Amino acid sequence: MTAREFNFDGLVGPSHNYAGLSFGNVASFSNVRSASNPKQAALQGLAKMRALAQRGFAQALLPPQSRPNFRLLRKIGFTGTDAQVLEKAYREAPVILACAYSASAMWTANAATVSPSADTHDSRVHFTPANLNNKLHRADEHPQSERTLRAIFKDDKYFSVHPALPGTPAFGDEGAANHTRFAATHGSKGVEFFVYGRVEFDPSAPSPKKYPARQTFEASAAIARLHGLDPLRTVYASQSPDVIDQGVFHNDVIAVGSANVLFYHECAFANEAVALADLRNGLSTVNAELVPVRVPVADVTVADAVASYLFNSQLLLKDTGKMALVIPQECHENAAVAKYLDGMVASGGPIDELLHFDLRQSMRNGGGPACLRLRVVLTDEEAQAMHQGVIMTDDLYHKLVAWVEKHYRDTIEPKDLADPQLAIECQTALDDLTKILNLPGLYDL
Ligand SMILES: N=C(N)NCCC[C@H](NC(=O)CCC(=O)O)C(=O)O
Repeated sequence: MTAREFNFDGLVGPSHNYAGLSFGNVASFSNVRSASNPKQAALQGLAKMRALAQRGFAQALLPPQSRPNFRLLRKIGFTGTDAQVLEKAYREAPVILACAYSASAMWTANAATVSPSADTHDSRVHFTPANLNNKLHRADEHPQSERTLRAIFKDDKYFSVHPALPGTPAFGDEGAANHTRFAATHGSKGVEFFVYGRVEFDPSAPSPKKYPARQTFEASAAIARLHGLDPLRTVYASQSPDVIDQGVFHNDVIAVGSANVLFYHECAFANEAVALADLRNGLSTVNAELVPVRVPVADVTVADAVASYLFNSQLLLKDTGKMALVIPQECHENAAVAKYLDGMVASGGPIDELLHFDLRQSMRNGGGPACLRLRVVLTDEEAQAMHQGVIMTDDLYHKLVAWVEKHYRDTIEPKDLADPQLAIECQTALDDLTKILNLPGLYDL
């Protein structure tokens, strides 16, 4: 079966700001309370989407979520008109107000875990929105993620959208940031690889000491069950707790895979040899062979990987059979990483091209190219069956640039979150967006 991998990038929302909300995510903490530029953030993301679409890669987008999250603010006791709710929240609980305003749904790798139809028991594409329950500002994304996915992937002949897992620490789920699919080609049967940071019901299992492990084994196993994955083609690996404590808050900060290639740092997994052997075994059942590209600590330290986001890159399979690596420009600014990449591209290995983008606005919150996209492998028939209004074209790109120019601010500082006008601007923008994307009723406003 032929299939293509669509990248659904998150369209950055109009309230993008730096609130330091993600303990364990070094960039988020170091840029706390600095001024953001939502307009630039959205345009940077759109430029990446357009460039990749122009290169012939299948590119689509997921719309931002409605902010501020008045439902959250009212649920915790802020009452009155919208303006009064904002004013009281700013005075009494500014950090919670920032949570209600976070544009974090832009990192769509955390929107859901997706299993292509070639892997599932009923040959439909399965989606489970991530509950993201480790962080207040993200824990309420899943109802809208589910609604959005249902709006785009409506036809239940082809698609199955599950509700998020129970929102409790035992089922901490961060979506595709901890999930990778390997296969000989996108359309063939594959191996789904789940990397978890801790095991809720096994206190002897490795877990970090300083920063939280956001993904549990129990959550990964539940998703494999829900999606009806074949146990012979499902592999679990424990993330190294030491790297979590060095700022690797998701596995996609230290490893990325696509088709049969795994590009990873030697310190990524608690037991590298077992993880690779299990992947090889799984792939042997579908006559595919793993091609690992292992980056040794002698070339790139974990600190350099975290600072440059080398592994938070996209591996895109080209018609030539080789891969392009989509990296943030920070990789060129880090001497060790730049040197490594030059050598890698020249080595004759599976990755023969680098595509770099300026995603600085997102990077300052710890979101690189891979965070900004959710991969959905679709056959031609499935691609036809999904909502077409979110597919990136030149026409849509120009419409969205004009929309951003019209509705987005150039700056948001912490004090701006108290401004009731900002809330109105955000809502007006999204209302307009539903028309551009032809998704009426997308938001439960
Ligand atoms: N690795 C992947 N797939 N995603 C990156 C998500 C970054 C996000 N940052 C934030 O949520 C920062 C928000 C703030 O501090 O304002 C997070 O930590 O969940």
